[in-house]
Amino acid sequence: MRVLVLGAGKMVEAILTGFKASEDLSNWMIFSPSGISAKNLGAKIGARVVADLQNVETPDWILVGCKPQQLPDLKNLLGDKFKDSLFVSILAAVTEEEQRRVLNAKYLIRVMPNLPVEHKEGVSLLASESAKARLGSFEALFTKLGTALIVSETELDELTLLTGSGPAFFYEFAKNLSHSFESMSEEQREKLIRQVLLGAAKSGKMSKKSLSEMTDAVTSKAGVTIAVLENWRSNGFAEFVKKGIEAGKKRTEEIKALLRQS
Ligand SMILES: NC(=O)C1=CN([C@@H]2O[C@H](COP(=O)(O)OP(=O)(O)OC[C@H]3O[C@@H](n4cnc5c(N)ncnc54)[C@H](OP(=O)(O)O)[C@@H]3O)[C@@H](O)[C@H]2O)C=CC1
Ligand SMILES: O=C(O)[C@@H]1CCC=N1
Repeated sequence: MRVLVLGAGKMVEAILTGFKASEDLSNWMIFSPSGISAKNLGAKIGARVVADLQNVETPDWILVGCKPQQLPDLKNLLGDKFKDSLFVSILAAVTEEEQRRVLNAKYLIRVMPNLPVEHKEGVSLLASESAKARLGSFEALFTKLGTALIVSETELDELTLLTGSGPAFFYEFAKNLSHSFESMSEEQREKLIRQVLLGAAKSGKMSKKSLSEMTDAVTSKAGVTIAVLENWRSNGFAEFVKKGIEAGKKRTEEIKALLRQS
């Protein structure tokens, strides 16, 4: 399989590292404008690095891994060279229609992965209208990196903040939790909370209980845990979380509008 990878940032690195164990990446070609990130990633996962897109032979499909704001620059680099190819784009916030318009691409699948794909514990949401017939094979490919699910584009767009951004919210919460204590060093507490995060994640995956039931199982009547939870709940924790998500949704709309003007 010949795949052209455009961009070699954090998310692309996680995907390619995840694929390394199961796929032959020797025919994958990586491009980045600086050339530096592509060179480093190519060396790490054993893929070829390309410096000039115009000399690249037509690939089976193209992975688009730049940021939404970088899409117009990417179009300038591509020209019309790959207009009949299948693009598989991990960009957040930009619709399939808009990406096809900017890239002048016939076929495009949107995939919303998350960073744990690196360890095959990711969640990848997939959506496409222009390449519906090929969605199944890409769902199977991304299933090798964890859970993969075909959804509507509206669902992919809204749930980006749940599954794509989700890991950051748990890290941020864990950091603040750890910072609320004084015993041991900050480093030692961070080590402990990482294990708590892993244990909670594992029980979350294995248990048949709902998340509320799992929370209840930790709390003893009139005990210490419920004292913390009641404080957070009465101080509007649920509303606080929702408000943050609303800010993310607003930013999604801003990015969409920015690209429409390009
Ligand atoms: N980070 C995450 O957890 C997730 C990110 N995403 C999506 O992944 C995409 C990349 O995000 P992330 O990896 O965090 O970002 P990074 O900033 O780490 O990576 C961006 C990459 O794009 C490259 N790039 C810049 N301009 C162009 C261009 N014109 N053509 C081709 N490549 C270009 C950069 O190259 P150079 O190194 O040379 O500067 C860099 O390698 C975004 O669209 C984001 O929405 C989706 C899900 C989760
Ligand atoms: O923050 C972002 O825009 C991307 C999308 C999901 C995770 N990171």
